[in-house]
Amino acid sequence: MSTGEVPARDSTGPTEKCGVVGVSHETEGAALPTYYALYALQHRGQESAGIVTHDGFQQHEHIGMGLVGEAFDQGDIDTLHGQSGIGHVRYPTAGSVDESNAQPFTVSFEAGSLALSHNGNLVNTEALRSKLTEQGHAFSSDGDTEVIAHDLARNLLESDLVRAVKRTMERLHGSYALTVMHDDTVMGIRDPEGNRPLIIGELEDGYVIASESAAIDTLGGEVVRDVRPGELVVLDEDGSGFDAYQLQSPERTANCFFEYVYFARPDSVIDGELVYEVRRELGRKLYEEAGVETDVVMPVPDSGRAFASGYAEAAPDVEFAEGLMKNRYVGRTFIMPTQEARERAVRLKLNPIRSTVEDRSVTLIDDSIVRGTTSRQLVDLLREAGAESVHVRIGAPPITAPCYMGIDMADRDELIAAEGDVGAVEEQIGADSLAYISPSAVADSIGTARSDLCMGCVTGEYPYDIKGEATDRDVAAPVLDE
Ligand SMILES: O=P(O)(O)OC[C@H]1O[C@H](OP(=O)(O)OP(=O)(O)O)[C@H](O)[C@@H]1O
Ligand SMILES: NC(=O)CC[C@H](N)C(=O)O
Ligand SMILES: [Mg+2]
Repeated sequence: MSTGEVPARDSTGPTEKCGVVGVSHETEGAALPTYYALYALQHRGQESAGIVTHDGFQQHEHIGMGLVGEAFDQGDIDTLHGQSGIGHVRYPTAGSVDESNAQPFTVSFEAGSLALSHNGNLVNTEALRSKLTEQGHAFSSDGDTEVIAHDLARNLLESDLVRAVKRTMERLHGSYALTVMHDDTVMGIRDPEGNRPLIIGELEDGYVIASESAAIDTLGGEVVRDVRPGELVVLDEDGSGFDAYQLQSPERTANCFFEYVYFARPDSVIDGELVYEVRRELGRKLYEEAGVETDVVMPVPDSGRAFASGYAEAAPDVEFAEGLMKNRYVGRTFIMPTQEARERAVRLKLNPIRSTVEDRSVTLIDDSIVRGTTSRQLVDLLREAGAESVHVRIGAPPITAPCYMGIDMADRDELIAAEGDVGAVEEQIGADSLAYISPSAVADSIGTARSDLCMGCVTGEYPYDIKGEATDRDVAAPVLDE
């Protein structure tokens, strides 16, 4: 793909978030804390899980397909020696859904060994790949992450760590939150737009860098701070501290609003905002903007819960009921790799409690409608369970455009609201009424100016020209000068 084209999409897979982790421990092996941190980030990727550690002499790696609990057993953890480590849970945003793109990626080269975990999506992957191929690099995957790993390895041959990372960051266009391990040095790198979350935590005898603060909580650690947009954070090998380098300083950020709406855990804090409270505020605003007279308000579990509690709090004299039960053994449906899997999972996942809906008007609250997989089936289910009427209220604006920044919602033709016609969506899902929250209410609930959020999937305007050229933002265009 040349930089002139829209990034090729893996048509079978939604592109998704991933979860990244890095640990430097003073006294114990890094493998177990990394494993537990990945467990806390399972909701960010269900396709594969991997850990690479370094014992001061060599790398040790274990990567498997499926959930964290499926990919690892105690024997696997026991082979992962060393007090430095990084980990990854994956949803594919670029490249196939198989072992070849499972992470962390590892590269061995004259300047040592490198392992890299990536959350995000580049928009100039192929331009970078062809440059590196001309320079003699060979790739084992069709994804974007391996290209980042090779570019960094190349720069490490010619520069010290900080300069090598700076050089690579100047060549990357798109979204990336990375944990990287060069020999036994663990670091975190956040793209200059701060598109994906990345946060630092202090452990009893070490430090951790992870996609979300919930992973730090799980390790019993204390949140230190977010990795700043454009920043490199290098953990001390002995786990005693870290150094930070501001390598790029754009004037504005492009924090992904959908992290606050859907992807992140409600108990995570992103750039100082507790996701749970943002969602409750979105629910309150949703009532203010689009409240409807009804007998009972109910969430679509899991991610709709906080929205519904905020909505019900703002709505006078309405009953709040957990009228839909979620099968606890079914994961996230939206981020499954095929539409057939998603449809089946929604049927398996959610079941109405008849007594809460029979002969009653129901308001169903969800965080988002993307393909309509969930809401299409739920409206029918509620009617079959005897609901007199079903009103749907959504805590995100209509998703009308794909995402190229690491959360490709779907190719445009799969997006149920692509034409932006709410009435048409209302008819397709069979609701008595459908309303979404406004983009300005989203920015107000997150507490960030709209110009500092990426809402590309709502507006079709992205922080980068998706051809990989710099837009009016002051982030330097990729330096592909060889
Ligand atoms: O319109 P769609 O294409 O169905 O996508 C939107 C739905 O998918 C997500 O739920 P998911 O089941 O992924 O996860 P959850 O359990 O966190 O709600 C999201 O919370 C919506 O319910
Ligand atoms: N969802 C992500 O952030 C995935 C990272 C990377 N683009 C991949 O496809 O593996
Ligand atoms: Mg959901």
